[in-house]
Amino acid sequence: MILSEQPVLQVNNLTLHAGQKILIDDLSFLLYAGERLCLLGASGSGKSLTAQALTGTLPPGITVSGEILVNGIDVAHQPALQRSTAGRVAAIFQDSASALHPLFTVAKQLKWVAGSAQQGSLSTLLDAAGLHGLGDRYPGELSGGQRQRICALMALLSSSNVLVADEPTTALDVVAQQQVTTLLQQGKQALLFITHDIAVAARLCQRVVILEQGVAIENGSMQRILRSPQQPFTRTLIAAARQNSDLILTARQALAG
Ligand SMILES: Nc1ncnc2c1ncn2[C@@H]1O[C@H](COP(=O)(O)OP(=O)(O)OP(=O)(O)O)[C@@H](O)[C@H]1O
Repeated sequence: MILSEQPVLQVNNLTLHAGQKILIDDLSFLLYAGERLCLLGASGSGKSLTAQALTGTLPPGITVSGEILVNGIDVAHQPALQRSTAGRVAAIFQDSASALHPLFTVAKQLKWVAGSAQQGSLSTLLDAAGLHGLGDRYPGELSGGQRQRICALMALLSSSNVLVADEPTTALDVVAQQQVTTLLQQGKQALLFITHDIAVAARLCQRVVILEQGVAIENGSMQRILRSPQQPFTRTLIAAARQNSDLILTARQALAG
């Protein structure tokens, strides 16, 4: 993998408070063009708050300190709508239904984000994403997995060079999960993939930051973390994922036998 010298996303000492309570504590990481980085943590560790800070969608009442540099522009205190084009971050969330307008067709919504450059080839794009013939459908006429792939496609078509995906596969069955991660793998943007699922992360990401109760406790290449995790929490995550895949293997063997 060849990485550019300047990170497209640089998070420096990001701290989020609600009143006196520290929710994210001094979080720092870099994301380079061409890279897929995972932010991995258990429920309540602060993954969604981090995604909201990066995308400029934090709820009221959260105080921010530190820097979030997107293409060198500090957007830590800029809500999404106040950001310049270079400071924008594309996003895909777990709840895709709310991201799509219910009264417009898929093709129309894809055209909004794709701009004129892509308009001729929308049906090709839909075909490549395994969504053949769905352009004329309304969001309510799609399955959850199809909606999530449309959202992934929209995020990948946006002009931003940074994409934050917050638990985009959590609500999906394994086939739909695979379809969404395959799409994300094909994207040109640098990807911050946020999940609690180390098995999905290991398939998609080259590097990982482990978040525990708002603190980054460990980071490094995915291979290194899987091979020799340093922190007890990371070891627990990996052991649980291994146990899961052992269970699947045992079930398969039982079925085959
Ligand atoms: N608006 C808020 N005000 C105060 N505390 C909040 C707010 N939003 C989230 N929190 C708290 O911050 C912590 C982190 O929440 P967050 O939603 O980021 O966790 P998460 O890792 O995304 O969890 P999950 O995987 O369950 O979605 C939790 O303890 C949560 O209760």
